Amino acid sequence: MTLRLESIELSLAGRQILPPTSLIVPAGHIMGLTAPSGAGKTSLLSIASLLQRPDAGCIIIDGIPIPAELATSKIPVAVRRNIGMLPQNPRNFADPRLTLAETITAPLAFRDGKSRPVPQRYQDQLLRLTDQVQLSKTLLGRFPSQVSDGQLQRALMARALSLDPKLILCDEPTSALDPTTTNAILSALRTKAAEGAAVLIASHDRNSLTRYCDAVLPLADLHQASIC
Ligand SMILES: Nc1ncnc2c1ncn2[C@@H]1O[C@H](COP(=O)(O)OP(=O)(O)OP(=O)(O)O)[C@@H](O)[C@H]1O
Repeated sequence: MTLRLESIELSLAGRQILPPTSLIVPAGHIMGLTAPSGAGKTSLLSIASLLQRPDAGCIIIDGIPIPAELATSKIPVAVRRNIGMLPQNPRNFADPRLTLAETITAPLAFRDGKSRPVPQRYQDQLLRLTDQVQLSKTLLGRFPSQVSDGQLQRALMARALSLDPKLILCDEPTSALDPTTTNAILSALRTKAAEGAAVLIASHDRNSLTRYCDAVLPLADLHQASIC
């Protein structure tokens, strides 16, 4: 699944955040995105994950164009389900009322038409996902307030991978992790790319990006870049 952003633009509160910006992440590749703090990495990932609408430009996912003006309700569910997003601030994103097991398996339950998470139905997937992100199974019954930032970050990574997405977007995925766990997470993403996913990682950790990514792209180089 290839991701293309074509001349996307974004302003917030009257200030231009992203001038026309273009990017391609081919299927089977893992790309790193770097920029100084406040330059717009999170904004770009939010747009690529269809959580935020750009002011202009086009997002093309697996050949399906999603122009800026397209109503959210018109975006095919199949496209949304193929996107896995790890947000920058796990504490803001995680539902404090759900255990880690419920958090990780919630997308599976909703896909299957359940109105609330039922982790007991997804034991095999839960074990596979926790292995992928090196999260101890003893933590699965705990709530977000009862685990560390790094443990919660890994639980949300497992959630992002739960539907086996073909486009994976990660915002600072290793910011709360030690070097060993960082390597495990980035290796898992590398494996996903090898299986055909397009992976985009925004991070300040340029060394890790250089080690694990096919290319590391400074955000400033993507402004005005033409990929057509
Ligand atoms: N809701 C908002 N209203 C106005 N400005 C905003 C809003 N959200 C973000 N911004 C501004 O948009 C710019 C880009 O923010 P963004 O979070 O995308 O940057 P970033 O590169 O991810 O930063 P960091 O590396 O610090 O996480 C920042 O200057 C920020 O102050």
